[in-house]
Amino acid sequence: MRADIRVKICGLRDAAAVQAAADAGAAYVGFVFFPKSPRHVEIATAAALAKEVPVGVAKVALVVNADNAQLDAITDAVPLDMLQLHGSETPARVAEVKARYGLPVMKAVGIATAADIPQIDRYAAVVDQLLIEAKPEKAAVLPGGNGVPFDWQLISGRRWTVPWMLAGGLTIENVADAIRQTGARQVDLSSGVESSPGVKDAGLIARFMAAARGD
Ligand SMILES: O=C(O)c1ccccc1N[C@@H]1O[C@H](COP(=O)(O)O)[C@@H](O)[C@H]1O
Repeated sequence: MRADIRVKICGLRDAAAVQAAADAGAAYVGFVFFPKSPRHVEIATAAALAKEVPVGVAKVALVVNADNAQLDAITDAVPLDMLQLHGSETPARVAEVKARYGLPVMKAVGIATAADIPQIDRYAAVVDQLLIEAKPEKAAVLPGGNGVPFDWQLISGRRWTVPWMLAGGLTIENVADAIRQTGARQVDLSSGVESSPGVKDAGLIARFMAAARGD
């Protein structure tokens, strides 16, 4: 049993999906602000959805290389608990965003080979949380949410100075193995609980939570 595992369900676009994630026991829900993604939500939609999120479930805004104007618009309208930076933001930009908005910041770091591992330490110095996820292919349209895992052995036994989440291609079938190999205490996923791109499935969310906890 892994009853204390914390799960983030990302890319929620409607009230039913928010309810399903909360009912299943998600610790975080994510709203994607990236128009190229099938999970993109308009700011007004996210603002309405955020009001449906029960107290105790953290609301996370995912952005990709957002400028201050986009972040101002999001943070003015949507009650948030965390910002997730999922582009090529530098450590300096991460620190700037953290200072400007006064919200905890989680930075996604893409991993494909051992050469990518030192990047994690660079960001650990400036973030509140790390999101360690699969590095997208060069031709990928999305910098995340591609449903592709990385070689978990690359981070097996490693620890960082801040809390971290594992992401990238997690599914009902592989999450227990991913947790066992990496020692992750938090996991994040998007496509693994969808019936089609951008459409969350309540049954898959519940089954994923059970698989993550080892019920
Ligand atoms: O979900 C998206 O559409 C998305 C778009 C742009 C950047 C990141 C995105 N999602 C994040 O990627 C990870 C992994 O997703 P998946 O489980 O492999 O589909 C996910 O946890 C989101 O935080």
